[in-house]
Amino acid sequence: MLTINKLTKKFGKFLALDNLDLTIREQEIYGFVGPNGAGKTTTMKICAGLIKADSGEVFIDGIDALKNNKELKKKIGYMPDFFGVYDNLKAIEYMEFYASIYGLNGKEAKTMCMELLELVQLAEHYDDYVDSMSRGMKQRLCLARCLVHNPKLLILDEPASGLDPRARVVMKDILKRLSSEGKTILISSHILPELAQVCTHAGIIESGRLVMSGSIEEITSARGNARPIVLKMVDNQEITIQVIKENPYTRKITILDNTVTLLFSGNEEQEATLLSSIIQGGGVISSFSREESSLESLFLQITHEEEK
Ligand SMILES: Nc1ncnc2c1ncn2[C@@H]1O[C@H](COP(=O)(O)OP(=O)(O)OP(=O)(O)O)[C@@H](O)[C@H]1O
Repeated sequence: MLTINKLTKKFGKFLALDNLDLTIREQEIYGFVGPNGAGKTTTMKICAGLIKADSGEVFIDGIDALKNNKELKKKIGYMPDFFGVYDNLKAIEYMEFYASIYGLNGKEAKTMCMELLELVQLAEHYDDYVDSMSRGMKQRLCLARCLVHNPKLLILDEPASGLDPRARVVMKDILKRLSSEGKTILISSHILPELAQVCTHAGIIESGRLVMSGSIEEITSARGNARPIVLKMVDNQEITIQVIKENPYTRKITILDNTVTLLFSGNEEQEATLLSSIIQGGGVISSFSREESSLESLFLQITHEEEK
């Protein structure tokens, strides 16, 4: 459904996309994962025909997307990371406005708009003003608007960002339904565990290159030993971090509040030695365990995020 070959894009001297290759087949929900500035939005904007590539090819449902902007627009629905909605409109008016842009008017258009509102779980809010809606509802309305011309490929830039957990679950259910109804979905996010739950496939992008791609199972099993140790610090955090950093088997350490995620190449015995040296050093921790293999642990291992 989507094939990207050797896509390259520079902003001035900065190489944002570096010969990026990517393939997504029909009905896949493909998670596009990468650290800030990796090139996700740039890739999506090129695929949506919003910015030009320097070189490379993009084929969408058989169309040469970089050469047929008009045809491309029929094939895709694009939801940007920052979206605008017209506050002084009601939900149904907003939908009908977008339908009219695609030449759809009258009773038929209204029925279709109501069906889309139903799909994004906003049917009972059809008469609500957009500015009275929550962020999650506005985001779903924006998704519904991307569907008015019945595109085959949805390109969604960070659709879960800024949503509370409940709103994310609703969004996830909607994406699964869209996929089961035949849509192919490319979705970017930083929220890795969420992506793993909803996506059938994923690709990890770093510095404008795809460093890994495949089904979620393939990706997580490809690096079985990528399981990090997760430990929670209660007191003397600096000592704990110092001991971990000095251990020869420490590969990478990420710290978020009082939780340390640690890529550790040692075996169980070396793990036990690390634990006892933390405690002997005076570090106070409340848990220390190997995480299940996950997309997130893999991401930590293969991207080069700054150590915190
Ligand atoms: N119009 C622009 N002019 C100059 N540099 C740009 C422009 N757009 C993007 N960049 C740079 O290109 C790189 C890739 O940006 P991009 O927005 O594609 O990354 P991203 O993976 O979507 O990141 P994020 O998750 O933070 O949105 C970044 O370093 C960014 O600063």
